[in-house]
This record gives sequence, structure tokens and C-alpha cells, in this order.
Amino acid sequence: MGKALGMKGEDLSEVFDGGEQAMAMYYYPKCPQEDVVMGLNPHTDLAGLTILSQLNEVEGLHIKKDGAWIPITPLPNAFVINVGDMLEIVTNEIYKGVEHRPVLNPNKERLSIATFFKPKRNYYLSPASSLITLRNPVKFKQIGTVADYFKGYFSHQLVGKSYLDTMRLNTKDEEINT
Ligand SMILES: O=C(O)CCC(=O)C(=O)O
Ligand SMILES: [Fe+2]
Repeated sequence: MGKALGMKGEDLSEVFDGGEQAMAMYYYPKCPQEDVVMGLNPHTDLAGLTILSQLNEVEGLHIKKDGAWIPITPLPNAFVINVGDMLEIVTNEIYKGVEHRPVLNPNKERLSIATFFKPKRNYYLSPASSLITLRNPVKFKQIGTVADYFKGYFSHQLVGKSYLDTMRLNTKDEEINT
């Protein structure tokens, strides 16, 4: 991924070496009132990368595209890869996290397993210096460490990209002219 973006070799390893990996397993029972019962709130993932297996290949994951919710059809033996907020920051918005929500299926139970790759906790989150140019200036404010971001994210209501949005520079007003 770093190579594809033309990043310096150590730019991604210094973010992720010493980071954590976590897993979550989800069981969503079938629910005839799927329009009033939520799976999880719409959100973007928090950390680096998420690898998701839609284990029993039952439809239920939606992504938001151009303001509309689109169902993701599970493909056999394929993973869904989600970009997390922290990777969006490190890549200075070149890779963007997609807002998604799991919903309940009226006819079938649904199982999925997510694996989260997280940066190391004491890393100071900021766009990688090798991606910053005059045409692609820094798009985020000073954020603090990964641990600070975790704390802020979990003390904020989980709604779409709202927490990450508080970290963005308003490029019209705040862009630094160099
Ligand atoms: O249920 C799913 O497939 C997605 C779960 C999810 O969005 C997450 O773990 O962040
Ligand atoms: Fe998610």
C-alpha cells in the first residue's frame, strides 16, 4: 500500500510496527422488523485497516455512496477491506474510509468476523510527510497520539464520520500558505 502511494518505506512501518490486532465476531439474528432494529450505528472504522469476512454470506452490510445506502453482496471466499479513520489521516485523505452499517436480515441470521489492525498507541497521528506536497497540503489538525484518538472516538457518539470530521482542517480558512 505504501509503495502504491509512493510513500517512504518507513512511513507506514513506524505507524503500525508495535501496533495491535483485535478481532470481533458478530451474530445478527434474523429479524422481521429489520427496518426498526439496527445492527450497528452507521460508522467508519476507527483504526488502520479492517479485514472483514461475511462468514455465512448473508446480505446485511451496507455502504454509503453518494448519500445512498448500497447493500454489499457477499462474494464467496472474499474479504471486505475497510480503511479506518487513522489510515485516512496517515494517507492525508488519499485513502478514505467508507461509511457503513450492518442491518438485520428478515429471513436469515448473519455471521461476520472482523480483524482490526491498529497503529501503536504512542504514535503521534499525522499525515505521512512523504505524502505532503504543495498540491496535497496537510488536511488535518494536530491530533495527538493514537491513544488520544481512541479516547476521543469512544467518548463521542458513533455517527458516521463525525469524529474524524472534527479533526479536519477547514482548508479554505486554515490552509497554511507556504
Ligand atoms: O457486521 C459487519 O459485517 C460489519 C461490522 C463492522 O462494521 C465493524 O466491526 O466495524
Ligand atoms: Fe465497521
